[in-house]
Amino acid sequence: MDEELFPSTPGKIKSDRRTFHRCFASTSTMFLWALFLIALTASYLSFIATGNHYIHHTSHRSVTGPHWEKRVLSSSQIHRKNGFSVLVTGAAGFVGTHVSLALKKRGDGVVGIDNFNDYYDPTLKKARRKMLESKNIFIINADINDQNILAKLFEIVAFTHVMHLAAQAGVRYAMENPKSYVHSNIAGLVTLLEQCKSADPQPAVVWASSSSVYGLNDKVPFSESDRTDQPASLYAATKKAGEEITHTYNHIYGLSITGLRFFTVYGPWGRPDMAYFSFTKNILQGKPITVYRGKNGVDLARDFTYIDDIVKGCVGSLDTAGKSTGSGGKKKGPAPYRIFNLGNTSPVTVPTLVSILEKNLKMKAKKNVVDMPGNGDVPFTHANISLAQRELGYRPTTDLPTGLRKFVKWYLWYYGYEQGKVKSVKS
Ligand SMILES: O=C(O)[C@H]1O[C@H](OP(=O)(O)OP(=O)(O)OC[C@H]2O[C@@H](n3ccc(=O)[nH]c3=O)[C@H](O)[C@@H]2O)[C@H](O)[C@@H](O)[C@@H]1O
Repeated sequence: MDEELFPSTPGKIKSDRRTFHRCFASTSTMFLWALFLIALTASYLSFIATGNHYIHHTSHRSVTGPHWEKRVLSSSQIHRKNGFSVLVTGAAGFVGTHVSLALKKRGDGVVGIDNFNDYYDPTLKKARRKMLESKNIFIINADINDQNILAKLFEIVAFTHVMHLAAQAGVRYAMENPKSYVHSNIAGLVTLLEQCKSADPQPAVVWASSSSVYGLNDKVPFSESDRTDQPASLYAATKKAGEEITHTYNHIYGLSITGLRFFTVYGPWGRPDMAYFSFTKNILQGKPITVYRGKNGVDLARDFTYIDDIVKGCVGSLDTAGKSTGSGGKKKGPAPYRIFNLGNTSPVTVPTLVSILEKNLKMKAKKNVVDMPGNGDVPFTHANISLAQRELGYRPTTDLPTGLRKFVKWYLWYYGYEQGKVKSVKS
């Protein structure tokens, strides 16, 4: 009989009276139905009692409700005259954490959103969240593709600014997982901009583009007006697409847009997937590191930029961002559209980076030097920062040896190293 109750193929449920009658004909089936109804009633009652409801995401769910709203409101509270209320996406990320702390410290309201994905160790993201929570910065565990949660946030808070730092980062990983770049850097960006354009008032948007948009250019230093139509990786292509997408939202809806082309940002609480971080880990563990070399044996070089300098550039961008002009999806006039390089203007080769780390760690690296594979890497980057200097007052002050010294100090503390040995790992 049970076989008759459940369809063998979808869409073939028998619902005639005979089936219905037979369904309740056995005591055991009736008992199961009773259990099911009790469970349904109980879950409905608990739903009513707590006032919470769940919003589903691709990989997790986040809870909203009165308590949640209270936390959002408290976190967004402004504590200075003419202060901002900023939604920081990717707040548990490297740059997101530092920018959130800086804004909160000066009295701005900050609400974070982050999907805590496992592109790199989520324990580090959770540790950053812990640090932010100790400063009353609430991070919502949600994906920026979740338009319900974004709408809810804007319903509760009239954000003056959005600092959009959530992204699928990493140049070489794009060959392994191309769709994650489309998901976060394209689809997620559009979902966020849709929300921003519909908001009333519309926030000003400052977001993270990348130095990788300069792709295969060989004219140095890279200036904002240089061509950006020959990306070397899918990552770069999605960031370039982001610049075009934000332009359309500026043009059609009057959103104030500032795109920041970050140049290989490093520092404490950084990203484990980046070379300076993974090199440090391997050197300490006595494992070999792979050092890529460019064509004709030329060393690769990056305009490594210290996190504190980047934070100043981000905050300067928020401070100088003109207002969005539209409201509720209607443009009322032209709004600013800006793009800035945020670099250090002082490229350093990868072998030099390694020797600075060796000095700080007091250990020698086991180097495997190999020719740069065709994996999306570019041979060098070098920022011209005069535009950011003029418009944002951006002046980087930390050179690579100073910045790496601070990073290594943090690394040893965070991972509990003592005299080259692992003591404990903080979570
Ligand atoms: O500036 C940027 O736009 C980009 O900077 C970094 O990308 P990348 O410069 O490639 O940074 P790393 O992954 O830390 O690599 C730095 C250098 O080390 C080299 N490298 C990396 C890894 C490795 O195992 N060996 C090695 O020699 C790379 O080829 C590169 O020249 C970030 O990872 C990107 O998310 C960011 O957008």
